[in-house]
Amino acid sequence: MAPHAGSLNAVEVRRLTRRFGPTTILDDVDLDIAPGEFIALLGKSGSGKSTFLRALAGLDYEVAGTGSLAVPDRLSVVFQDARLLPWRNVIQNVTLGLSGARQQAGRKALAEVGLAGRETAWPIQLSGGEQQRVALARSLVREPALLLADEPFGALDALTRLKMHGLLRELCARHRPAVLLVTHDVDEAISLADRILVLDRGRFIEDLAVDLPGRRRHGDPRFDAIRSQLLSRLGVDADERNAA
Ligand SMILES: Nc1ncnc2c1ncn2[C@@H]1O[C@H](COP(=O)(O)OP(=O)(O)OP(=O)(O)O)[C@@H](O)[C@H]1O
Repeated sequence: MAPHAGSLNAVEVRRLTRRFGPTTILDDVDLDIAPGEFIALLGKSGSGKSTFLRALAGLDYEVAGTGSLAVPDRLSVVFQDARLLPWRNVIQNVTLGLSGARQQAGRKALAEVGLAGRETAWPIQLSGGEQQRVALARSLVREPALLLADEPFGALDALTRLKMHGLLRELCARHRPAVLLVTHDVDEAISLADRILVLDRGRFIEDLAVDLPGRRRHGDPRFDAIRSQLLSRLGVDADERNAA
């Protein structure tokens, strides 16, 4: 597995393969992600989205040697659950492992996610959405060149999820990390991403640029056309698409 070697891309994946026993989950996959590019990864349940993200995150040693994978050293990962340390307060969670000089950056990151003043709260005192904000602050404070997010809003209610979309959009516009967002939610993908991939039977079967300036919403014919195309690629038939 080569470290990132000064390429123009933030991520370069070549011929990556992952098998679990006899089953091939990733089959000779290639992908480039440009700096600052926001990619959403869709796919049916079990299609291998998390497996792909884990490989990029360096959490899967078994993929080593199956291809090449170049990712930036500065990468952060956000999961569906915030994974905060319950015995550390909010600011300690955000700045864990950082030098004293970066403590101030932790406060700034907390302010950016709307949690100024909550530094000394304990994780248990926060709502799920607030905990996820802390997880985002913990990622941001490390100034990642690549943010990997695995269903980060999957456990949140619809309203909180919409607010988190706005927040993530703002943070990405300001910090410009490359992003790979794994999601089940087609609307979330279209709302946030520059490019949407669909993973199916080990391959990317769709690679769609989302060129929708301004606010992205249902009812805009271009939004609805992309949605319909993606749902079709995900195996949702026309009747179900109209009902969705
Ligand atoms: N450690 C493992 N050992 C064996 N099989 C695994 C392992 N990890 C994942 N798998 C299998 O690989 C397939 C892909 O799993 P993965 O979690 O990547 O899918 P996913 O697309 O993220 O699914 P979901 O959307 O349901 O989260 C699944 O069939 C899963 O059971």
